[in-house]
Amino acid sequence: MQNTASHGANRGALWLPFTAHRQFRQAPRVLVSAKGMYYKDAQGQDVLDGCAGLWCVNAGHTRTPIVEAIQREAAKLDFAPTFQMAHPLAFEAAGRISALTPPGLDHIFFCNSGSEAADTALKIAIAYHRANGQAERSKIVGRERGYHGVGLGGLSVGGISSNRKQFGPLLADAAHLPHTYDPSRNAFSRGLPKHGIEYADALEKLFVTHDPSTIAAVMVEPMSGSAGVLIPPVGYLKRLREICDKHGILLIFDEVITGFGRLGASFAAEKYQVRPDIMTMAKGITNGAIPMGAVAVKDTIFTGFMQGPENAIELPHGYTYSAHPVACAAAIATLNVYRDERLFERAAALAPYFEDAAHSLRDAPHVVDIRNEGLVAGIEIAPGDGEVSRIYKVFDTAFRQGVLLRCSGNTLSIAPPLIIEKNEIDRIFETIRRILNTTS
Ligand SMILES: Cc1ncc(COP(=O)(O)O)c(CNc2cccc(C(=O)O)c2)c1O
Repeated sequence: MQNTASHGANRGALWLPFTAHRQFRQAPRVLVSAKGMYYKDAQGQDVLDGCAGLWCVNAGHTRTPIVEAIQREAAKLDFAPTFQMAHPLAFEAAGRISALTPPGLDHIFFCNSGSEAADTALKIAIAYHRANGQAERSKIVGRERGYHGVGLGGLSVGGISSNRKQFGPLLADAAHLPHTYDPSRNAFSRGLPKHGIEYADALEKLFVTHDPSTIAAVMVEPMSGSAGVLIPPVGYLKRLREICDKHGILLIFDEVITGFGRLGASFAAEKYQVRPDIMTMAKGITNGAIPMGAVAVKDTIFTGFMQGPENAIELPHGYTYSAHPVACAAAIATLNVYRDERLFERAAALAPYFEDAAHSLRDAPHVVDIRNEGLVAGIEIAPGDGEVSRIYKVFDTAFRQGVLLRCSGNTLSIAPPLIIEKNEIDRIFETIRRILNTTS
């Protein structure tokens, strides 16, 4: 018998990502509309968006310039292939994005998600070395607790065991750096932790097993979001850059979360003044309104492919929807909103207030660590021993009380749209404190 509850749909047909379906079906969380900082759920309740949807709605929901740009392009050019051809907005979007990426990362390859961006970056890195006489460079180095999406490439380089265990051997040629989380020395750090540069030096230690001449690239998130807001220690990214330069290894920054103002700058690469060779992005690129990902590559990498017969396809890779016209329209309109409302600068200016609000929870029950950078905070909660995890109870209760958070592992992640007001920041952290006070 089909379940035709509200919405008239057979709810049993939908298979959701990263979801405990039997738990979800007991008390579904359904969002039906959104505007600015708020969702509206199926019960008509306003829900303050404390995590920009999924780290992606940086300009706030259903912003008119973005909605209208999507409507216009969908009515003008609904789809155009970009295999051996293009359309005007593809050029314009690439140009606008390359103007935001670090100098020299001038070539933009479009895809449809952060996972596709990760796999694209990995393939470009390996193929680049092969095209330039170093085919032996096939290994990729990732980091423990790293998240680079769910493609077999990104999953192999990622370091979250619960995401990998069900999927067999994955790519063999991946090694991992240690993660940088060090609560014994860095608990309750504000901004970049002071201790931990030796976690970058660990790359040299990997060379005992993996000769550097066999390594194509190191891929890291400048800040780990999905694994629970792990902030890079002071000097860590710069040290990775130095070691990669010394050994001819490409450095890939996965900026799917850190891009487009999240840390109070265009990208982490700009904020920390460390320039990767390849950079992935997604999420905030279109304010979450249309799926899109992109990979920015250094000019020498792009030109490294431009060899051989003129009529040869230099990189046999790409997606049906690469540089989709409507996604490009959304991206251009989104970058206009970021620029015209100076949202990156706004995030930087608001970060100290946000930091104080996050660290005000230091004395709340069950809080064992607080981490923050830009407009991101991670509140680490002691696990508890009930069948339903404490963190899930906090997440679900907050939703029922009209605040949307993210939880991963034992961390509550807060990463609101960059248009958030101070009173809304206060409401998020006051809600968390109130719930922790009454959660066993
Ligand atoms: C650094 C990074 N790289 C790649 C991806 C994959 O992007 P797609 O999902 O678009 O394929 C991500 C995605 N990050 C992500 C996605 C969904 C949920 C959460 C969470 O923290 O709960 C995080 C990410 O954070």
